[in-house]
Amino acid sequence: MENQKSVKLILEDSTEIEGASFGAYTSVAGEVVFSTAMTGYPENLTDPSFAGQILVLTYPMVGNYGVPGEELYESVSRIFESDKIHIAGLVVNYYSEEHSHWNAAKSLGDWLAEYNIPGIFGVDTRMLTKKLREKGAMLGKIVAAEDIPMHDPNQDNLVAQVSQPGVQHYGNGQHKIVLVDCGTKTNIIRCFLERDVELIRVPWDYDFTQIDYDGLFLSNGPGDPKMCEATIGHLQTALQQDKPIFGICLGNQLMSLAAGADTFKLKYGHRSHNQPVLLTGTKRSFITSQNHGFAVDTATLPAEWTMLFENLNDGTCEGIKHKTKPFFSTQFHPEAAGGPEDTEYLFDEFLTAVAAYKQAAD
Ligand SMILES: NC(=O)CC[C@H](N)C(=O)O
Repeated sequence: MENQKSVKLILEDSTEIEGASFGAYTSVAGEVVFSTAMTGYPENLTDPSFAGQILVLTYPMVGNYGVPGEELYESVSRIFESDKIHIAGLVVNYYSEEHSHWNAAKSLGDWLAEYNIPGIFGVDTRMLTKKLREKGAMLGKIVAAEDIPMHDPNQDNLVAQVSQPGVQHYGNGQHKIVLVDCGTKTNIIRCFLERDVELIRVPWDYDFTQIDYDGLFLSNGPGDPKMCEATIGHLQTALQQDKPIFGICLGNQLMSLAAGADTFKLKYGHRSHNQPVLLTGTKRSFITSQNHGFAVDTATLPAEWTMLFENLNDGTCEGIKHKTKPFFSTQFHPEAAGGPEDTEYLFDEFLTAVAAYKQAAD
């Protein structure tokens, strides 16, 4: 790590922070967001929901457990959340090129370089996070040799960029579930494959209403949910029927928009593994894994819908459900990866609803 080239992190409020380069020595612009998760960079960096974002990690030492080699589970990755790094850039305090872990195959810097993603270290990421909490998420850029203009990724249809083309089939269980891939995390696929499911993965704009499925699943994904007009349109058709629907994160926002509610951009988002949520109507709370910058405006939920979970930090909507039909979704990540797995039971609740629907339809 000697003779590191210096690079700058520049924010839209003119903050300039000098640091050292790791990963690719290249310039990149995006939205600067922070995560307070203490572990899980292999999962975070490959989560397609981070597309277009420069990720700041508050945990002070990053890289010390390296990056695992690839391994398959059925036909998907057992380790990573997609097949590439999706963040635009990485900002850390202390970067450890040296690493030690039983399944480490390479350093974090080498892995970033493979995907041409720049990293900057030597940054006081806690000070930076305080600034982002005060002023809100900001545009920013990591500048190496060449200066580049700022770019707002939320103006792009990022879902169209990360959704995989073509229809893919996984598993041969008894419940036929359509997974609308808006940038799905692999652990959602793993969670389904551990259960009795045949999964049909379709692109974000695919007309899934033509498929004779038993249940519909809406994935997580990057950017502003209002960009996904095609998905929202197909979903409105699905909401006219009674087949169970489950959504996660972007999926929760799309379900809300299709139902007629509104979404808005949070000041600085929720990105961590310790977000407390309350199951509405109970005193049960769960610690959840989260990664989102937008949220559903609870006040705009139509009369047939109700809030399913509420964030105990800021009171925002963490999920919705239909009052009579088997439709529900969460803003947090029941599949975790990384983070606590306490809410994975929601996959079972969805499949129980699917089984009940099929029995009633027989
Ligand atoms: N993880 C996600 O699905 C994120 C959803 C959306 N892009 C947001 O930031 O709110």
